[in-house]
Amino acid sequence: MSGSIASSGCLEYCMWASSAVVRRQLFLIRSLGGSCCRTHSHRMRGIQGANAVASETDAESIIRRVTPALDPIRYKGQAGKIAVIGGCREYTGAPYFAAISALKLGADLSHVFCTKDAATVIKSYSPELIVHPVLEESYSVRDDERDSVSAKVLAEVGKWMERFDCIVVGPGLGRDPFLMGCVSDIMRHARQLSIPIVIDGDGLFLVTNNLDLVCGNPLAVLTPNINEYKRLVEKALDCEVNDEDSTNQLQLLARRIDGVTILRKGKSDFISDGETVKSVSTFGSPRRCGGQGDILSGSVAVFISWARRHLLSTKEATGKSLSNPMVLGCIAGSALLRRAAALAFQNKKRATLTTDIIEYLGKSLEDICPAE
Ligand SMILES: NC(=O)C1=CN([C@@H]2O[C@H](COP(=O)(O)OP(=O)(O)OC[C@H]3O[C@@H](n4cnc5c(N)ncnc54)[C@H](O)[C@@H]3O)[C@@H](O)[C@H]2O)[C@@H](O)CC1
Ligand SMILES: Nc1ncnc2c1ncn2[C@@H]1O[C@H](COP(=O)(O)OP(=O)(O)OP(=O)(O)O)[C@@H](O)[C@H]1O
Ligand SMILES: [Mg+2]
Repeated sequence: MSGSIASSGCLEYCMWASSAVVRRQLFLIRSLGGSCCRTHSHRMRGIQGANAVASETDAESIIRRVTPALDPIRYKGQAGKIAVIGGCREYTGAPYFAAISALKLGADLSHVFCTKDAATVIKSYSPELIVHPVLEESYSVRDDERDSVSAKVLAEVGKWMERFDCIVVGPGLGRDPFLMGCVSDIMRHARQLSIPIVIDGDGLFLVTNNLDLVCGNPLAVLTPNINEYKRLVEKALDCEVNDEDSTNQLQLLARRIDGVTILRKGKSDFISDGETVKSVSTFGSPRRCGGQGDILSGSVAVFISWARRHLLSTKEATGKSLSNPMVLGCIAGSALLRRAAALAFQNKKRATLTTDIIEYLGKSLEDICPAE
């Protein structure tokens, strides 16, 4: 399946740069070329439309637009319930960073679903997080109990799922094959329930090898870093990253994965849902300490929840990119992280760490959108 996605993706990319006659011939060849998860209309757009220019957006006005007022009539949960699926023996920082960032931004509840080894450690970082030690890695599961254990894992996570406004899959998840299987089931379940899903870190490793998990899901956001983006392009478009033509390639990648939103992290962050490409280039921090992507994934999850609620209440959703809550969430999350990173760096310089940046999330939001 993903093989056919990849080969037709590469064809599309070549077509963009070639003459009309060649474009037509390649289109005919590709039309005969078997299945992928895209519809005909998407294919047509893919051929004709890959001529994108990234536009810088007024991220602060988006943040102001979607951030809910602190209204006394609201009750717990209305400002967002987020879950992070991640945390294993090796990584306990990443899920913590993502989950605590969601709370520091203003979400009401933040859950972490992780392995047993990781749970006590993550709980000890913060009593604010609700930590579920439900994931299992291969080493702790006998061959004859794999099916029953994976059904149990899905049931444990599934009973909470409907409560969440957005889930983040991948920070510190690890790449254990049994765990990856369970997380695939969790992702399918979230999709059935139409719950938005932000995929980062090892979640991207999983998705890159199983594009069908997200293909055609407009509620999925992928947040690749430089390595993760390279693997995604190689797999889905069957070619190398082209930095000369990065905007078109990103748009094509989003179309190839059929409706997902991609936030490509780097010196500037670029965001595409296949319709348009937006950029966030405000200066952040020159420190590249690990964990900043985890802050981003937790922040994007909160802003997606807020943007969906805002668009629903104002009936602004029109399908255009700046009314796509996934795109709005990415722009807002990226801009806010960068602002917090800049403030932390002003203060801590070379000693700036991820925990310092998290401490500035609240001030960064307050500067843009005061609580009172
Ligand atoms: N404090 C923490 O607990 C942190 C944990 N993190 C977690 O660390 C995990 C890895 O994230 P990274 O951003 O380092 O991932 P990357 O894919 O950027 O890099 C991981 C390492 O694997 C190597 N690698 C590249 N391609 C590979 C492949 N195909 N197979 C295996 N290894 C490959 C890279 O060279 C690099 O050394 C994720 O779960 C992430 O969430 C990070 O978020 C940083 C902070
Ligand atoms: N060269 C850069 N200059 C400025 N900001 C950057 C640069 N690279 C990344 N960033 C910012 O840092 C954030 C995290 O990106 P990064 O590439 O470090 O993610 P990551 O590798 O997934 O992080 P993590 O260590 O959490 O896994 C991005 O949102 C981006 O805004
Ligand atoms: Mg990362």
